[in-house]
Amino acid sequence: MRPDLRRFRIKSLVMLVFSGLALVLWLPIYVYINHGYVKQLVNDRGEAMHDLASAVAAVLGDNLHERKRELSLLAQSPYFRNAPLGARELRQHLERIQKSYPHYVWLGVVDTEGIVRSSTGDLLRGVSVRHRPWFDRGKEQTVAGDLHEAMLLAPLLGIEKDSEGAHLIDFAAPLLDEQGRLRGVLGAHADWGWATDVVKVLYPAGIARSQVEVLIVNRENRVIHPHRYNSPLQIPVTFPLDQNFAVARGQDGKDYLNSSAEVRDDEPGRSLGWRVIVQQPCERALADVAALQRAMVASILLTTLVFVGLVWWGSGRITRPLRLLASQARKIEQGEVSVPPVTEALTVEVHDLAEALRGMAGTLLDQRRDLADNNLRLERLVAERTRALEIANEELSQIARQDPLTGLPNRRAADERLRSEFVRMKRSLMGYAVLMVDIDNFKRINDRHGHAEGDRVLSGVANLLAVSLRESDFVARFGGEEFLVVLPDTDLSTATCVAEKLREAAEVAEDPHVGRVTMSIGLAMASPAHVDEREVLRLADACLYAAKASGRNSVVSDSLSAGHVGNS
Ligand SMILES: Nc1nc2c(ncn2[C@@H]2O[C@H](COP(=O)(O)OP(=O)(O)OP(=O)(O)O)[C@@H](O)[C@H]2O)c(=O)[nH]1
Repeated sequence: MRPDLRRFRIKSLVMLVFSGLALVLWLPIYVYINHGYVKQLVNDRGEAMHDLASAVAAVLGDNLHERKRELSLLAQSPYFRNAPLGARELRQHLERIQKSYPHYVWLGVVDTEGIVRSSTGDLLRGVSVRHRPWFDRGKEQTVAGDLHEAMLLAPLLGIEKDSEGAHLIDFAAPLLDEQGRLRGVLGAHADWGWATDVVKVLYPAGIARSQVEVLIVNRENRVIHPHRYNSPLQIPVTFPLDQNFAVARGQDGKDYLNSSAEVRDDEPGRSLGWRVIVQQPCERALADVAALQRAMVASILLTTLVFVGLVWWGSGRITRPLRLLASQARKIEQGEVSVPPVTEALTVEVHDLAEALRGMAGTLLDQRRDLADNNLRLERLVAERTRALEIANEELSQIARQDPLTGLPNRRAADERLRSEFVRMKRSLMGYAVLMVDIDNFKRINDRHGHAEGDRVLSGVANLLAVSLRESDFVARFGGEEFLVVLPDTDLSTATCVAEKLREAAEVAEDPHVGRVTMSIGLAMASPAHVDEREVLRLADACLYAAKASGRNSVVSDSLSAGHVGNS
């Protein structure tokens, strides 16, 4: 399944990839150094410890050999060959030798029966040492004996029990006469401070600081140096065949680096079997290794941190223009028109993208501008067209309300005016007059002079009515040869006067072709008592009828309005 990368920012992805890369690069280097170089360091440290163990073992061996050689030479000197075993000179000689080597605590000559005949400080003189191993072995050859407690000498020498001096090492050599026969045994006891001196010479100071411990163990693997005599070895170690050192866990739970070397005493038949063991806690011995590992981890972390920081900064620089581009696109989307171009640290690809977006935005903005212009033009056009339509409507409305022959308002306009006048009166309570005007015997005119003449007469009457009335009055052709006049805010007497004036005007106006044309007029006054405008109109019509009936060329008023009927 492909991961949905839309949830990640480029910066985070780049960081993830490069962190992974750093890990992949560092891991093998770390493993190589840790398993190769570190192994070498451990090896070097182990070998160095083995060198120390070997050096201590060699010096111990040499020293043993030196003591044995010293004793052997002494035994072969003329004094010891010839002088009586209890002679004073022998004792003095022994004491001189003791002074020459301070670790000799006792030197003595023993006869073949094991009785001490001469000794330093006359100590143990006359005492039998027949059962001591050194006496037995010393009869045969020059020997060095194992470490043992100073059983007999300690109280004589005033040595504290369990102190370093309370443990002695024996040396013995056979005393032979000129014929090579055994006269006795020359014995010597050296205190165990001797071993401490040897170790100190090779590893004087810093033992405590570096926690390196040099031990000497005997054949039974018991520690005989330093001064914890006869204690078992705390860290028993077996060494691999191919190396001189090993790591073993001590009883304290810590790991120790160990090395050992055998002390060679070149004694035929019975070697002492001593070993020098050097031990150091691993945490101390391998401190360099731990430091190297810490340095490696620190440098890996540091370089990774710097690397990741650089990647973070770099990817931020690369993606910033993209974020700016996105924000600009959003601004353009929201309608902003003047968005400054992105110029910041553009790579080729981002530059191309910026150019493409700029081009697209330009096109969009142009289109939007064109659209706005077109809209404006369209709105203007619609307004113009609407205006033209309104004018046309007005014209149409006017045409619809105008009589084409006379140019006066027609029946429809007259009805509207009557309606509005009635409504206005209801509100203002000011009455108005309605005149129904009809040309007398018009049919005869048509019949005698033709329809065209009739039309001309109609136009003439219309004109006469229009010019005779006030501008605030209303005149319309109501149908055929019939006209309607509305006189607003007019009382009955005024209205009657106006009607009479109209009638007279027609009467006196002699037409050159048709002669005299008269009119009959019916007059009704509108009052709030009327139901509607039609009622007023019916009254005016009735009056007109009455005027016709009375002989024409007359004005008849509604009797209810005024009770006046007049004619000329
Ligand atoms: N020339 C012309 N004649 C019209 C027009 N409208 C109506 N007329 C005629 O007017 C005449 C009216 O005749 P009538 O209704 O009998 O009325 P009259 O002859 O005027 O008689 P009285 O009204 O009773 O005086 C008819 O002959 C119609 O044809 C028009 O627009 N032009």
